[in-house]
Amino acid sequence: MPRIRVTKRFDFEMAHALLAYNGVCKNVHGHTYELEVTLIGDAKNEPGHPEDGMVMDFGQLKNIVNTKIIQFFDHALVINALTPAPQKEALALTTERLTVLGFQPTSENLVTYFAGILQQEIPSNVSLFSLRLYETKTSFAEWFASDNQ
Ligand SMILES: Nc1nc2c(c(=O)[nH]1)N=C([C@H](O)[C@H](O)COP(=O)(O)OP(=O)(O)OP(=O)(O)O)CN2
Repeated sequence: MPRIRVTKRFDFEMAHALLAYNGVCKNVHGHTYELEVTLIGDAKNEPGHPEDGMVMDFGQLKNIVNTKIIQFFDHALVINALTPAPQKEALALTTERLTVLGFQPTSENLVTYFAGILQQEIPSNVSLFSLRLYETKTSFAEWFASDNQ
């Protein structure tokens, strides 16, 4: 049975600020993030089964990623928990979707965080192979299961 990788791409709008960064990215600014989720597994070989020929139904993968990641991060402002309290409070006054994370919201840290979430949610008959998170058209971070065992 051949091992097959399947990938689904998502996008979401998110603002962030890099605390103490030496450049313009210390300011609150937004990106259209693109997240590519790649699974690996065996395609089901059960003629007549609704998922015959599939590693995982793309619709099922979409549902997991949308409910566990996208709905929380789309149109959110994400900041580092170490942001000084007065600044956090000011942002909270004007931002309904303010997400405070215990790390600097770089592409590297976000893709690692998303991998941790998805590893808990992907059914055991398939595996999370990799994630690629584009922050801009020219910048992305990747997470591979094989690099993190
Ligand atoms: N290793 C990382 N470096 C930077 C990150 C990051 O997450 N990881 N993030 C930023 C900023 O958020 C910035 O918005 C993105 O950086 P950059 O690719 O330099 O953005 P540009 O708009 O300048 O991209 P160009 O395509 O080069 O115009 C900074 N660094």
